[in-house]
Amino acid sequence: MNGEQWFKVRKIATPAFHHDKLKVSQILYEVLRLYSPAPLLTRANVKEIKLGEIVIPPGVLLSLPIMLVHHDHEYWGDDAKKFNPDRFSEGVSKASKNQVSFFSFGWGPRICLGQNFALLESKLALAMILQKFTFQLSPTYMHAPTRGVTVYPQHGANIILHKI
Ligand code: HEM
Repeated sequence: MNGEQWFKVRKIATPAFHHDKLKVSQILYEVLRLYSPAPLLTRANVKEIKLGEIVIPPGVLLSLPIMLVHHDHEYWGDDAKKFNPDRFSEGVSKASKNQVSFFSFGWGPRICLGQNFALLESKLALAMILQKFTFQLSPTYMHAPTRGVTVYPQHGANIILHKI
């Protein structure tokens, strides 16, 4: 890509880069909520903790089911299964009820180091595609999210690109 082409890409992509509350960010968060690439996290408990009535001794491996929490009506409301990017209009911390329940990138001191990079890269890729193409879902697409190491569409994500 030459300098002029980069200038064009940057001009289109720039607004998408700088604001957490932009629609494109909300869309990416909602996709990550519904189809979190990492469906669960594990943690090893180092010292005894009490969670409600349950006492967890040190050395226990805890499984934190991201996918289940992300689809839980108790945290996300009646439309928990629906694609609704607007729920992120006030940012991640206000998207769910009562407490932060979005953790596609993990949480705490070991939170994903590449989080900002991944979001930025997605926006840049999208901006570059939208410059040259419109696209639509192919009629051959079958909605079948499944999991290997990460969550992925079992039969691929078939889309039809139209050159602008
Ligand atoms: C959509 C894309 C991505 C998702 C959903 C994702 C998700 C995660 C999750 C769930 C963890 C574990 C966090 C925890 O234990 O609390 C993690 C860790 C990590 N991720 Fe990502 N990740 C993504 C992209 C990336 C990229 C692009 C990079 C690097 C360029 C990256 C680098 C890392 C590293 C280095 C860690 C380990 C951090 C640590 O243990 O201190 N990730 N990621």
